[in-house]
Amino acid sequence: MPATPIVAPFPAARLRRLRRTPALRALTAEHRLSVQNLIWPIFVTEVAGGEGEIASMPGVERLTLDGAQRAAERAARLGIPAVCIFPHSDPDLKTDGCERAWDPENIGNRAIRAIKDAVPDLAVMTDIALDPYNASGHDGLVRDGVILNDESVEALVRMGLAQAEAGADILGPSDMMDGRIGALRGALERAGHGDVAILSYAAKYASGFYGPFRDAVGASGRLVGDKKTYQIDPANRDEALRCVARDLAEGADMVMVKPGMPYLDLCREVKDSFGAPTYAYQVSGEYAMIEGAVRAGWLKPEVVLESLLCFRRAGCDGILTYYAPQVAALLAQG
Ligand SMILES: NCC(=O)CCC(=O)O
Repeated sequence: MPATPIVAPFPAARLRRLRRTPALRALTAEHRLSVQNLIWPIFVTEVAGGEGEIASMPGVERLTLDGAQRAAERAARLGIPAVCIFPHSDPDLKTDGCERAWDPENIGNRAIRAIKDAVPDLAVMTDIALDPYNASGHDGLVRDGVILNDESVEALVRMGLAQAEAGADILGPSDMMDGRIGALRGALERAGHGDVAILSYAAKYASGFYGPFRDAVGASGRLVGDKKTYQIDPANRDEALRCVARDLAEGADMVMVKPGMPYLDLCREVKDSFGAPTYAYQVSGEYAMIEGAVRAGWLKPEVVLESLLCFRRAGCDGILTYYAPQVAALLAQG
């Protein structure tokens, strides 16, 4: 768009002319949402009886390994290019040392292998953070109430290597420790996983919108304190851009802004500033707000598509959204 758009004086310019019919509107639509823009986050449980609907995310289920395979097949049928796996791990096996985070047999790694066996061409993304396996519910290792950056990075790298070994295509470090992207990139190269991509949760805010997610992975009652010493203050913009610049410089292939809808200003800035593949996460609280209002009859279901199109307008190449399968089915109907 030129710095000063040229608009002829009225009536030569009537901007409504191009809004008159569906055909004219289709011809002049500036952005489109496609199934190829979607990444579907799924929850996989190893807890007996842990499967089923998540109360604060109506319509979203925790899946068994078999269920995850069926979800992957559904994603492939619908043309969704990637799923992102979130583990719901056995609470009795969570420890302060988080050793299960890099166990090849943890539920996350078993899910990667199960999905890759069922649908080899579907891209599998993972999440790298210690919280699913951490007794304290934090994303990093904790000693005396302090999150240990450098020790956490070592643990996170081990976790990421185990995921790459299990067959993940895209690793998503969401922990927000300093130095993790460079450490992970180097370790992947040395281990012969130079082709595994990193989608860095680069601009991850300390947000209240993650609440339902913590129910979904069984972390709600567990978290001691908050995550404000590692996630970004919602008041900050420059800091988020520095995080993105830093992660790209350390070798991130793709970057993410999270949450999504309240942070669309950052999506636009990240895309314009760095020109890198840019994603946003429409997180659990955003899903719960929209779905709750739709189910109550206060909003029409069309707002789902609108919300996702807005990410495209804000510069995102793709969106992680719990709505991925429903939206993919709607888009296929045309
Ligand atoms: N690493 C994943 C999250 O922290 C939360 C996502 C959500 O709230 O949907």
